[in-house]
Amino acid sequence: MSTAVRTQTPRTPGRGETPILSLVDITKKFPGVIALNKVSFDVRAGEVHALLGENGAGKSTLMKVLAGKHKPNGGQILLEGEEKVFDTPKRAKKSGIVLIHQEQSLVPEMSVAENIFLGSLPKKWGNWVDWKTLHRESTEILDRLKCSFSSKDMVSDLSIAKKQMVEIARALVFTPKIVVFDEPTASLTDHEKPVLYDIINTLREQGVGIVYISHRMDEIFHLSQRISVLRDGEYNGTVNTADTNEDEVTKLMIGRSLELDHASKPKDFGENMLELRGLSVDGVFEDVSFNVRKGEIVGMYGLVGAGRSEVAETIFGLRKPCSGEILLDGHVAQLRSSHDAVAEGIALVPEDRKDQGLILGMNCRDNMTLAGLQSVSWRGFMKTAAEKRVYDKYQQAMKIKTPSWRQKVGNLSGGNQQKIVIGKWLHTHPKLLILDEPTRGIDVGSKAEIHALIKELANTGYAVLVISSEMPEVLGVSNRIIAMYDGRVTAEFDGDAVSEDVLVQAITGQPVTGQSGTGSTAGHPAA
Ligand SMILES: Nc1ncnc2c1ncn2[C@@H]1O[C@H](COP(=O)(O)OP(=O)(O)OP(=O)(O)O)[C@@H](O)[C@H]1O
Repeated sequence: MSTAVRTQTPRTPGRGETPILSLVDITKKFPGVIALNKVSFDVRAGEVHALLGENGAGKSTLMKVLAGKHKPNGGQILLEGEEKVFDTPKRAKKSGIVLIHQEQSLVPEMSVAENIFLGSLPKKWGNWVDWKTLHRESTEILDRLKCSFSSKDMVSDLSIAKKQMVEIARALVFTPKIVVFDEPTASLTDHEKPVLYDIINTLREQGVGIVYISHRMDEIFHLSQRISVLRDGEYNGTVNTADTNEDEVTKLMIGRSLELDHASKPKDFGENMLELRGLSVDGVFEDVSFNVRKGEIVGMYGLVGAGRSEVAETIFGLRKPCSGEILLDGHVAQLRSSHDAVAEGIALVPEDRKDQGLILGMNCRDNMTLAGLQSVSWRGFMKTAAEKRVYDKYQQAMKIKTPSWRQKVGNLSGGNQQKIVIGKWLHTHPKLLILDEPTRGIDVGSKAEIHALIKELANTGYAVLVISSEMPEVLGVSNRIIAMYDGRVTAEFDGDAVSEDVLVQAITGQPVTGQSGTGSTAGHPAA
């Protein structure tokens, strides 16, 4: 354990507050990995306790031990001072421990109420669903969360943010004492987050203990009362949020301060690598025009549903445009499939790494070389030494944390999975690199490294298109920013001269005001 600033031991709560939950000396081993080494951690009733650590530090594993999903190799769980053994998730839930994942597991074809009570629908007259009770109890829970939608709405009609509320409502069926949020804002935009924050504060006021896992410092400082840090599977201290700052917490996490270098954005641009002229896909986006030059980073910013990922998928040959043109390196490209796109030198690091980016049951090395098999095979035979060299290169460059290349990618932490996807596409040596939410779920240290990597790639001539819902990320890396709203490009900005307010106007369909030198309107590539 390092010498942390203002740390407290988690077993001595201050001001006489007894913890509602104490995890004591929890140890969890996986083959080749000690994921948790005697970790102790406590939560008080009515507090938001942030749990921080680099990718692979053990946060999710600790919470899975708490929620009965992993059996620990040692240690104790005390709930309201009483020792508990949670050998199944159901038992943990019944005791009031609920884990809310970032991946949603709702049934879209069912109503909100049916989803909330899925698996425990109230029954009457034997096996008949008691619809009246179902809707009454669901409405009570939705009211508790101050939700604006009805228990009768279909889940498929709800926005992502509202779906997340249904996930939370589901948790409340069991009258929780502890709610664990694991990266809850990962799929929410800056606009949708306040709704979640309100819910968390409501739960807190009701005396629920909240464990909040996130890599986003701004929300940790906004929401939490205390912060505990894990480092390499070990407890590394707890601080009162009001008494600390981002720099101190980062040092606790990674052992050093972070120097974010916005100055090293690329400056020298070549010819157009990508040019979209009036590109449309029926009912999805319309008349989208912009360009990305060689050596340039262009950011695409907008709310979820604005059409950004769909534009990227069309450039990558996954959607057929109904009108418009895609020009690559000066020629009109016919992209009928992702195969055509890869052959043209396009790489897409997708938003959904688990479904679109990786084969979870396959090992790290084989995932890494998947998109560039020609360079590591000969007449249909794999050159294993070449494969290993490729893997080693990107594993070292991105500091991917795994016990060996043989580890199944499905067993890596979220952030390390994302690094494998990025490495996989870098290995194809693309001319145009499209990154959709490149640092979602990535810790602050690795995030800075990925931002530096993006700039470095552009500085060596790559054209880079970065889609992101995080304003600091878009502003931090982009030379130019394309704003999208409701399937259209609404404005284009100089990445170093635009203000946050103006960007928000552009992505919410308001007239863009008060910004000198703001970019063009839709349909006119500025550069
Ligand atoms: N089922 C498993 N089998 C083998 N190793 C695992 C398994 N689950 C987790 N690990 C390993 O345990 C370590 C801790 O992983 P964990 O997912 O808890 O990290 P994390 O702090 O939640 O990271 P992230 O911020 O990236 O989500 C990692 O080295 C990971 O590869």
